Amino acid sequence: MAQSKEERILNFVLQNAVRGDPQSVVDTIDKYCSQKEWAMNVGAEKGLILDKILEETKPSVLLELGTYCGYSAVRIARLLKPSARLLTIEFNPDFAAIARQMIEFAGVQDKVKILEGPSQTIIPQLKKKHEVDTLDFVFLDHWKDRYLPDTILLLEHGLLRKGSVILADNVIVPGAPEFIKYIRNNSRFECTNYPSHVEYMKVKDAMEKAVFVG
Ligand SMILES: Nc1ncnc2c1ncn2[C@@H]1O[C@H](/C=C/CNC(=O)c2cc([N+](=O)[O-])cc(O)c2O)[C@@H](O)[C@H]1O
Ligand SMILES: [Mg+2]
Repeated sequence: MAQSKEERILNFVLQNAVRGDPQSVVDTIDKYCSQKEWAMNVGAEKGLILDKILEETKPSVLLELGTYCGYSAVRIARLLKPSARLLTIEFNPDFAAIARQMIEFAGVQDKVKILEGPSQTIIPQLKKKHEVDTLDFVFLDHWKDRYLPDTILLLEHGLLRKGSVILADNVIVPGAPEFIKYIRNNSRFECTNYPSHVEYMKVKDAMEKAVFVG
């Protein structure tokens, strides 16, 4: 059966990165996707913004929406303290299988748990089924028209606390206009925009950080 792009990315990592070294996995995916086949990983330039915000926040309980191949899960997990945990939600079973292998090869499987299914189903289960109290950090990188409804779900289910950080990728390309309009006009969030570029391209993009003030 013809290989998918995501399988080709995984195989390139398995053959070229260093097992147990998350930085080498991140660098190898970036090398493949900038030289061979573009893919929607957050990438190195926006990745450095993500890294900086993680180092400032020092989160213990994190949620990612849209695992895809696991690039940002590995990138995030490599910076987490040993007791910290990342839950990442992915509803495409093929992508979840790729990401699981990517995360295990990188050696961060003890910090990352992939929850397979739609975010709209899993978010309401986080407290009872996944023993979450509140989230310190949320990374939004799934379908862009889900950013706003899922943020509202997080609020409705009491998953944010004073100081919780939401970081959204792609607020210019592909864009998440309803999310941006809502979050910037909601006095319960303090927003900061981080101009950047679409991964592996010269096209302008940006990330938006929204801190919940409670
Ligand atoms: N409700 C849901 N629950 C669980 N998983 C879900 C979900 N909705 C989508 N997903 C998953 O999240 C990923 C989608 C990402 C969309 N990003 C994008 O479309 C995207 C596009 C560009 N671009 O076109 O330049 C650049 C980027 O950085 C991008 O993130 C896929 O792995 C998809 O299966
Ligand atoms: Mg993205």
